[in-house]
Amino acid sequence: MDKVHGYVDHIIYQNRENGYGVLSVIEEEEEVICVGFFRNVEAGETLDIQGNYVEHPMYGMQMKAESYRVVPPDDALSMERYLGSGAIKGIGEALAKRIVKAFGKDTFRIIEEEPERLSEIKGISERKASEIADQMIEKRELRQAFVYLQQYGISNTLAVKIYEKYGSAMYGVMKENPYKLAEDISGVGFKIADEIAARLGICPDSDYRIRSGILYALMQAAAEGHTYLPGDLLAERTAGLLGIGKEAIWPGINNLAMDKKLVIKTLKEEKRVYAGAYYYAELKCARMLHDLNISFGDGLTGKEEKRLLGILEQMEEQQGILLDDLQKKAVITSAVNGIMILSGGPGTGKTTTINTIIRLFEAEGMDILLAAPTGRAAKRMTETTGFEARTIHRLLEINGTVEEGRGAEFERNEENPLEADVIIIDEMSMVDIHLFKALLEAVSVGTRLIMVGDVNQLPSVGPGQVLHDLIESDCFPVVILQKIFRQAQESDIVLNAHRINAGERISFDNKSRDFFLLERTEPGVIYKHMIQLIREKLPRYVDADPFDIQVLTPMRKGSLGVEILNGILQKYLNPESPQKKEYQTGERLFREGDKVMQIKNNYQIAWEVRSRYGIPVDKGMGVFNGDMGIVRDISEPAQTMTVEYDEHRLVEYPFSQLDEIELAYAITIHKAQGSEYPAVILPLLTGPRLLLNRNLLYTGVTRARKCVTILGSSRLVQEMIDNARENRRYTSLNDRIREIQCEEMEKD
Ligand SMILES: Nc1ncnc2c1ncn2[C@@H]1O[C@H](COP(=O)(O)OP(=O)(O)OP(=O)(O)O)[C@@H](O)[C@H]1O
Repeated sequence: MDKVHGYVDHIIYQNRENGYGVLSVIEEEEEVICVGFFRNVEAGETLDIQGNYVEHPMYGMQMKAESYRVVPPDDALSMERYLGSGAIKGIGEALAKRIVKAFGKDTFRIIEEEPERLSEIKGISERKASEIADQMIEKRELRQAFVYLQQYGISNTLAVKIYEKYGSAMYGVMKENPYKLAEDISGVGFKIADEIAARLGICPDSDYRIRSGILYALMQAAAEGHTYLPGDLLAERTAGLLGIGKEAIWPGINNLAMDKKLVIKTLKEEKRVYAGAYYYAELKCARMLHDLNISFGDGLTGKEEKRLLGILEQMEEQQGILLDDLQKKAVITSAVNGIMILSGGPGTGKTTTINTIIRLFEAEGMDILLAAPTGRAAKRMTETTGFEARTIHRLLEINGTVEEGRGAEFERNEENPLEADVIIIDEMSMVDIHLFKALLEAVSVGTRLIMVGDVNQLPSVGPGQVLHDLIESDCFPVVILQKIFRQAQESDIVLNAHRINAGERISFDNKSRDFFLLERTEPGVIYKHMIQLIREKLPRYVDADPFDIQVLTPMRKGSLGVEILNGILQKYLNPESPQKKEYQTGERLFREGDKVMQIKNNYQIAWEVRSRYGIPVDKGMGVFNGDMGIVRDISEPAQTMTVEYDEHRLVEYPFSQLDEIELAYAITIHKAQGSEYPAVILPLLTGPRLLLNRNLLYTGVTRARKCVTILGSSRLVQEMIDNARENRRYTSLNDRIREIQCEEMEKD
């Protein structure tokens, strides 16, 4: 084994994901190139490296490091370099030289043990001397913490968080109750904590482990959309997770409730267990809704109604349509109430109703704001209403300083509410409980809140089923439009969507002009048709670009899941070419020209729009979950990939951030919520029964504006229609709303 002892002159390359790096190390004034996995190594530090010299065919002799240790610098030059490298705030190169000149080999000992002596040097006050000492000590302790945590497989990023949270108390926490990490630190989950605990020999049925397991099971439940779990189900799930008996769990649940980490609420003899944040989110939403739910004027009975009906008649005449009774009711209800909910299937006239509402309020001189949960839904709302609609995040003025793990913060809130007479939100089925709470906080009493959506769509990805619960509470004015205005001969998509929803059969005689099923049983044959449809047939048929034809599939895995389909579609729709640069990260390959999607909200990423000459003409922040774009440039030297989103917004992703993007030739039906495409292809052949339900088929079909093509099995389609068992969501916004209503009625 060979050894190198020297200081890091500079880092030639470092992969931030796995720590692999190439360092230029100076040993006795000679440069040695060292390659290997180096974590948390900075320029200027001194290393003891063990490994073997190897001859690289291109780069020559290199040290291949097997292991390394960061050690205090021991000669004057490396001390000087370390202190002057910028690692210690307040010391630059010149000052570093003066310090080392004064103290020589004793420099580091003096800084840590007798820092007051630093003030003997010109330019260092006593205060600065103690600040320097603090930094040195902290760096040393942090390094020790890294080494300690590394043995449990904890990455440096997490190690920093752990150290920042507990400082030197960290060792005690780790030994006594590593599960505390899972409660306190975002990024440390139950799994990591449990692994540490096992290595430390903590007993499988210890209280700590049970508590942590319960919280973890609730977190998993939230990821499935639940805001609570029935206590027995929670106990069952936790017991399964921990591999211990169910009876040991309830004491843990009660214990956590006493510590206010959980809330237990009994309703009709069922004990429901909530993570505190979800309970209070639902409760607060219910209270705010109650406050907003006021009537204006004399409500729907008197002169005001007559006056509004008069205006409506004039509008109908101007626009040349006659609203049906339910549409009229919706318009007038929205004018005289603080809250109104409008629902209905496709083609039942929701957009027409919103447009009339907007015109009416405009005529009354009111300020109107429009928003929807996703960028695409907002864009669609802008197009159909002719008024600017924003994402709810933008409406609420998302604050750039989002702290990790705490969700978004908004400039618009209780202290600084939105200034508007009317706020209309479309695609409400996609709004989860967190976003709903943020929205309500920014609406002041007296502003009308109109919420529009199709309650039969899939519920939000995040926890809650807000629209469903609002309607079910039966405490607010709701209008559900029934009549299908779009003519049957005009659209089988609409007709079939309503049939699916009603659990009726749909016919596939392929006489339709916009709804097709190609009965195929082989995935290979399905791929072939899919490519043909996207490349040749559908763009012509629906007058769109191949980019706008969207494959929607129920699953991520399997031969017709997102992952495999994207690989195949990329190969055929955007094939390899010398003109197109590529970047491979892990299993994933991106190529210039690829269709991609952002898969999480990122409020801090910058975008810009450039003129024809490349000059930035507009810029802003934020790319949202579900936004679709095209890879325009991949730059290996800059380690970046540039994606162009709607309205020519260009976003530059560092390679290390590419986990926020996925290929999007095929996406899941869940991800397509709130979006519409000219043509949709649905591969439906097999899959888990729980997932393949009516709701999912309905949502998939209603994403298409002009054409739906199902590739696969008509039997499976029928099974999905028959499978009305939605995955039940445990949510209770409806109960909280009703409780508050009852309390208020008792007061009166
Ligand atoms: N009262 C009406 N009389 C005649 N036609 C109407 C009426 N209301 C809506 N329509 C027409 O029916 C079609 C569908 O209406 P609209 O787009 O408002 O429905 P929607 O519920 O928003 O549909 P989708 O969810 O599919 O967008 C449109 O062509 C619209 O012009």
